[in-house]
Amino acid sequence: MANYFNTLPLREQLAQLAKCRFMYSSEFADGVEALKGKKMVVIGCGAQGLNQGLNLRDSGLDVSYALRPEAIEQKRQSWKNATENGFTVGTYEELIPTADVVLNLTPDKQHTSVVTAVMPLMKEGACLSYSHGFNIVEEGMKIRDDLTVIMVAPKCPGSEVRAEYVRGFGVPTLIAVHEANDPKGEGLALAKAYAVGTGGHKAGVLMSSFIAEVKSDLMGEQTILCGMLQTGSILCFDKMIEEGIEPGYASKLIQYGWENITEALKYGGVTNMLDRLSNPAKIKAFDLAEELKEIMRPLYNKHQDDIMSGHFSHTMMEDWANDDANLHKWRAETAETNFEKTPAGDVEITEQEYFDNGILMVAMVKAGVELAFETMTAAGIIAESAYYESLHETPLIANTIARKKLYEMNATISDTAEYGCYLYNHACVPLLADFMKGIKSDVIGKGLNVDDNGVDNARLIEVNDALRAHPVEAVGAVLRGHMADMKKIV
Ligand SMILES: NC(=O)C1=CN([C@@H]2O[C@H](COP(=O)(O)OP(=O)(O)OC[C@H]3O[C@@H](n4cnc5c(N)ncnc54)[C@H](OP(=O)(O)O)[C@@H]3O)[C@@H](O)[C@H]2O)C=CC1
Ligand SMILES: CC[C@](O)(C(C)=O)C(=O)O
Ligand SMILES: [Mg+2]
Ligand SMILES: [Mg+2]
Repeated sequence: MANYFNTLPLREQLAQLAKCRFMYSSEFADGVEALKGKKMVVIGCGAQGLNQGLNLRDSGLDVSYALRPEAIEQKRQSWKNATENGFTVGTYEELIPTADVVLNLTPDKQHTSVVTAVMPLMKEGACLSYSHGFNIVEEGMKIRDDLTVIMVAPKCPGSEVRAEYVRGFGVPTLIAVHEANDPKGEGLALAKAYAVGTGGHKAGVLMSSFIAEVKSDLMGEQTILCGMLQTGSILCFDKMIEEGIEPGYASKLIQYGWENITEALKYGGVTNMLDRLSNPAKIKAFDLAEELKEIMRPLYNKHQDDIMSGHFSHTMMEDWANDDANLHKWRAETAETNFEKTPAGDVEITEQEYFDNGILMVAMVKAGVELAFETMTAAGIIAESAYYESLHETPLIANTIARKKLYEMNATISDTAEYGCYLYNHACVPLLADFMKGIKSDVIGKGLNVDDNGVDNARLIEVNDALRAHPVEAVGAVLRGHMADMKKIV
């Protein structure tokens, strides 16, 4: 099997990368109809498998789980997830031949072996679905000609797929039909119904391609979504300790800080997040973010280049072949960081204080969101998709850190995202070493020590104009306009 993207001529690569259309709610008027009465069999019951299955069932669809024999015999977590939630569980042989739609929700590493095992069991003309296009795009998996192949990719962790659905909302979702596998021309109808079943249509659905999804998903998760939050947590915590801030306070400010400040981002973009600061603090955060952007831009470019060329997937697949040695080593190292080992103190921090004492965190989020957006769009990814993969999803990842720090984030995201997050972190921590030497507790831990909040009018106007003029703000305002059902979290 070869990297499918790399086999395409350049103009086809560009056309696939640019494939992305926002779908209007009227296009979902048929709801889940195309899947009503059809048997949906999910393989794997982990982060996406369990949570998508719960939503689909609550949307009136017929969902069951096919697990590998050892998971059933040993009553593993996947078996518990499915049975404790009242789902029917069976082996591939028992359930796959009855399935109209098979949802492959196993880790990307397993896709080739899982799909190879289930394909011969699938009935003629059935549908195979993915939530990430890695197997098709980066590994070049070939699927039986009679099968329809679709992708329904929630732009968010599985836990939030469920939490947002329960709140009456959903998460932005990319759907695609693999053009080589749409023999009955029903792929789009099935993907749309599936997106409705998970609640995705309430937040926004983009009709895209497997390629655009993969190249944007990998970029978002490695940089702003997970990598930047991991690096920011580690650096901000260590700096606060160096500056004499009480460890329990420092731990709490970061653990819950990302969630609090990015909630403002979710509602009103980068502009609103910075508007939550006093005028002097806003100008400080803006200047810090400009500096961070200059330092980190080459790193963002490198991640995008390595994703486009296939270098990233190649090196990760080498680690797969080596029993995930690097992934396991880096996971263990993360557990040993000071931030991870210091429990949040029993101290009151108001919502506003997270902004006032977390100016550097605000600057890191601004820099990361804008850089990820700029890098993705420069590489041919459409603005709407880049927005979901940078700005909109950051709060959804921040929610996982609030639950149980970096451990929870890395446990909830896919192994692919976790691997890329560590790669970014290893490069970004040393890159920011000199920058961090100049940082004091006025921007992380204590807040600005100013006698009055006066600022130069001309400078404030310049900063406000620059914030509002960034292209992520323009597309964000339009997309958020379609999110009427969005619910408040903090
Ligand atoms: N994590 C997320 O939030 C997101 C994930 N995705 C995509 O969704 C897909 C699933 O990822 P994710 O939910 O993180 O996966 P998880 O790691 O959470 O879950 C994996 C599930 O697959 C089962 N599994 C593992 N290995 C095998 C195997 N060899 N054969 C059969 N079953 C196996 C596991 O059960 P057991 O070991 O007990 O058999 C477990 O139930 C991936 O394509 C990912 O990129 C997309 C968006 C977000
Ligand atoms: C951000 C990581 C992700 O792409 C996701 C939750 O959307 C993943 O692969 O887990
Ligand atoms: Mg993703
Ligand atoms: Mg991903």
